Amino acid sequence: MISIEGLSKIFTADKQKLTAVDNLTLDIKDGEIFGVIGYSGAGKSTFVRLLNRLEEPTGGRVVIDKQEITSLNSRKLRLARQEIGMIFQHFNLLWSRTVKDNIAFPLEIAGIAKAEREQRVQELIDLVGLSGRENAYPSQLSGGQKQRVGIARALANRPKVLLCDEATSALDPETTNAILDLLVDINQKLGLTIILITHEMHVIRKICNQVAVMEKGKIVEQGDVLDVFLRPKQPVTRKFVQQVMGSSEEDDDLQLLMSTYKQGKIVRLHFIGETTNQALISQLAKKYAVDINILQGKITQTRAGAYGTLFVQMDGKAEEMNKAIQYITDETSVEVEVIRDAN
Ligand SMILES: Nc1ncnc2c1ncn2[C@@H]1O[C@H](COP(=O)(O)OP(=O)(O)OP(=O)(O)O)[C@@H](O)[C@H]1O
Repeated sequence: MISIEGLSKIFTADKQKLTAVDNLTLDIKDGEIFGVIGYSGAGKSTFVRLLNRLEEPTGGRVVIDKQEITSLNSRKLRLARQEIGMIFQHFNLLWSRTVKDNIAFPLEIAGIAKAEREQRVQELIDLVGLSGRENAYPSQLSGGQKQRVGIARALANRPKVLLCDEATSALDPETTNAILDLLVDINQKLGLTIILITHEMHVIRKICNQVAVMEKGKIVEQGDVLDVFLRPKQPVTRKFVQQVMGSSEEDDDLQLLMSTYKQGKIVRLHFIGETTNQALISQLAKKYAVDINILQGKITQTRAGAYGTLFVQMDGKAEEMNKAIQYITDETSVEVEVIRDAN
């Protein structure tokens, strides 16, 4: 759906040149929710604004749905932008217009007749969950409601792509989750491709299929969200994974676990994309004559399933414990490692 080749942006300020986006090449598939994460100044906002030429590239090519955005003249670019919706951190609503008139605005610009416009606005209001607030002004809305207006307005002309520039950064955690759920809902209902930039790894974890990590204008790491959680290669990526998983002080912890729990086996269970065996521990205890004591762990949910580690103490007859471990190996995708066996 989106193909980016050698995209660059160099700003010149006070005779100094600053490369905000540095020769970036990337492909994004149709229907994907693609996350771009990076710290402040990494070049994320500039990157996303280059895609619809809110910022003019210094070099490179952007092709969206077979149309080369970077070579369009201004009239054709205006038309192409109708196919590329965008939402912003600070919503960018028109304060003198009601909810419904904000949503109608891009339809007016596209020259849609009044009756059709009104029908479309109502559909969008229902889609984003704003029924009953049609005639409110932005100043009368909560942050979450304002972003719902932003989303409805961005979807008005039925775009194929939605760009989200830190769309939840101004919202509290609960509202953030509600807006992220809405984005997933829209992605599924409309098959829309979403590119989302953020500095928060939990946003990536919750809704993205793919993630790219940006640092100093470059993409330093990219892949399936679960793979990046599992094998973060760059220091910056490890820091982002730690935002969700906590820092790993595992070596110290292991010594403490082993000296505290002296009986049976201590087993590390590594969940990677597990979706079907959430009740693993209770299943093991029912099937085999083993006692399982949960010692420590952290498991988080990504869109591709659960990810994380759980340490358990397993006790019972050696034969039963071995059968239980064999079961995990053969029947589930959980990786199992016996890190201490007292028997
Ligand atoms: N219009 C501009 N003129 C000059 N420099 C700019 C301009 N816009 C951005 N920059 C610089 O480009 C670099 C990347 O900025 P950008 O806003 O894209 O980063 P970001 O990753 O989105 O960070 P943030 O989340 O803080 O906005 C920064 O060093 C910034 O100061």
